[in-house]
Amino acid sequence: MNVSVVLFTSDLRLHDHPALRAAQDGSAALVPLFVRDDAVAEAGFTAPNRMAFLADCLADLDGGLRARGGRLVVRSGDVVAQVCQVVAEADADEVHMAAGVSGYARRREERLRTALEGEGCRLHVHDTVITALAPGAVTPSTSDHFAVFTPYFRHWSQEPLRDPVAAPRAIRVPDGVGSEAIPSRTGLSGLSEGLARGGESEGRKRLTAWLRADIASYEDGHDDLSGDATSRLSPHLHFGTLSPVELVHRARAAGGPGAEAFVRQLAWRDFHHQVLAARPDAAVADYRTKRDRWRSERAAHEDIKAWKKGRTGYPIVDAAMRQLRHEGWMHNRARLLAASFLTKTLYVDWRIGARHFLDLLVDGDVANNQLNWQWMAGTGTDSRPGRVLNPVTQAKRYDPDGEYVRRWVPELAGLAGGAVHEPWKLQGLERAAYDYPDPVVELSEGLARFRAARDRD
Ligand SMILES: Cc1cc2nc3c(=O)[nH]c(=O)nc-3n(C[C@H](O)[C@H](O)[C@H](O)COP(=O)(O)OP(=O)(O)OC[C@H]3O[C@@H](n4cnc5c(N)ncnc54)[C@H](O)[C@@H]3O)c2cc1C
Repeated sequence: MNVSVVLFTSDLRLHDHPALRAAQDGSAALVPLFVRDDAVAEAGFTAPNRMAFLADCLADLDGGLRARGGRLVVRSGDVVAQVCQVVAEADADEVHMAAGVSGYARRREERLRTALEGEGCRLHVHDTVITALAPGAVTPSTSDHFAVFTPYFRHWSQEPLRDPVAAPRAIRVPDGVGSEAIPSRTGLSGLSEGLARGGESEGRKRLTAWLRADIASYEDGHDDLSGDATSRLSPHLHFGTLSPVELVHRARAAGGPGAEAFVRQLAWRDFHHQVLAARPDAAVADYRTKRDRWRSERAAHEDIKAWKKGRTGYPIVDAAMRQLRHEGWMHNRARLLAASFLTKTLYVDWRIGARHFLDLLVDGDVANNQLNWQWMAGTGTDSRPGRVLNPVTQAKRYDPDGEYVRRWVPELAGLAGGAVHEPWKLQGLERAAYDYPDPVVELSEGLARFRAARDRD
C-alpha cells in the first residue's frame, strides 16, 4: 500500500476535501502537511489579522486530525524543499493538493511536479477544492474565460456540481515525520480588536446558524449597512475551512430567494477566480482599461492618509475604513463605497487601496480583492467603468437612519437620523461642537477631475 502526502494550502478543512479523500483512498498512511511558505512572507502576504486566523485554522485542523488518530505536520521554509523532505522521511509515493488560481500557485505546482518527478513521486492536483466550479469549466466560445459576470453566471448555474465528499473517519500518519509546533495567535501584534475566530469547527457552526436563521433575509438585507445581515463566511472561504461546493449544495437545499441571492454571490467568487486563473497578471496590472494617469502618490499623499485613517470628512467612507481597521473585515457595500471614493473621487491608483485592504482584511484574497478593486476602479470587468458611487446618496440609501455611521464614527453620535451623513451642513457653534474634519474634496470637484482624466485617457 502507498503512503501519501496531502499538502494543505487554502483548504484547511476535513469535510468535503477531494484531495484528502483521494490521498486516503488506496494509501496505508498519509501525512497531512502545511508549509509556512517563505515566499508568501517575502511577498508581504502575512498580514497579522490573517496570520491569527490561520493559526486558529491550523490548531483546529490539528485537533480534527488528532480526533481521527492523526495529526498535522507543520514545516517552514521553501514549500518545494519541505514537501520533498517530508516525502523522503515518509517514503511517500504520492502528493495531493488543491489546484490554485494565482500565478504563484501555478508556479508552485509546476516546481513541485518537476521536483517530485525527480524523487519518483507523483503530484496530483485536484479541482473544485478552492472554487465550486474549476476555472475554465465554463468558457465563452471566443475566449478562455468570461469577462462579464451575467453570461458567466448563466453558464455556471447550469453546470452540475460534484457531490460533497465525507470527512475521513480515521487517519494514520506514518512514524518518523516530525513537526514544528502548531502556530498560535500568542505573540502576534497589530491585530484588529474585533477579529473573528478561525477554524473549520467555527466555520461550520457559523454556516449552520446562517442557513438555519439568516439566509432567508439575505436578498432584502444584504445591502443594509447597519443590519449587518451578510454571512461573514468570507474568511472561511478564503482559508478553505468551508468548501464552496458544500456551501452551494446546502444553500440550494435551503431554497428561497435569500438562498438564490447568496449562491449568486458565491458565483461572483468563482467568477473572479476564473479571471485571475486566465490572467494572473491582473493581480497587479490593469485587466482591461489601461489607466496610467492616476494622481501621483506624492500629490495625493494627504488624501490617501485621510482615507486610510477614516478622516476624509465623508462619514460613510470613514465608517467603512474604521470598520476595516477595527474588525479586519468590511461590509461589501462599504468596500464598494470606499473603493469608489479612493479611485474615482480622489483619483488614486486602485493598487494603493488594494494593498491597504490586503494589509488588514482577514479575508484578504488576491482574486477577490484585486479584481473587485479593478471592477470599482473601472479598469476591470465592470461593463460600466465610468460608474461613480456618490457617498451621500449611497449613505442615504443603505444607511438611512445613520446607524452604521454612528457605530463607527462615535464623534458624530450626537447627530440624529440621516443628518449624520452631511455634517458639513451644520452651522457655526453647532458645527464646532463636532471634532470631525471637513471633506477632503468637494464631490463635484472630484467628479470633474475623474471625468477630465478619463476623457484624456
Ligand atoms: C474593493 C473590494 C475588495 C474586496 N476584497 C475582498 C477580499 O479580499 N476577499 C473576499 O473574500 N472578498 C472581497 N470582496 C468581496 C466582498 O466584499 C466580500 O466577499 C464580502 O463582503 C464578504 O462578506 P460576507 O462573507 O458576509 O459575504 P456574503 O454577502 O455573505 O457573500 C457570501 C460569499 O460570497 C462571496 N462574495 C460575495 N460578494 C462577492 C464579490 N463581490 N466578489 C467575490 N466574492 C464575493 C464571498 O466569498 C462571500 O463570503 C471585495 C469587494 C470589494 C468591493
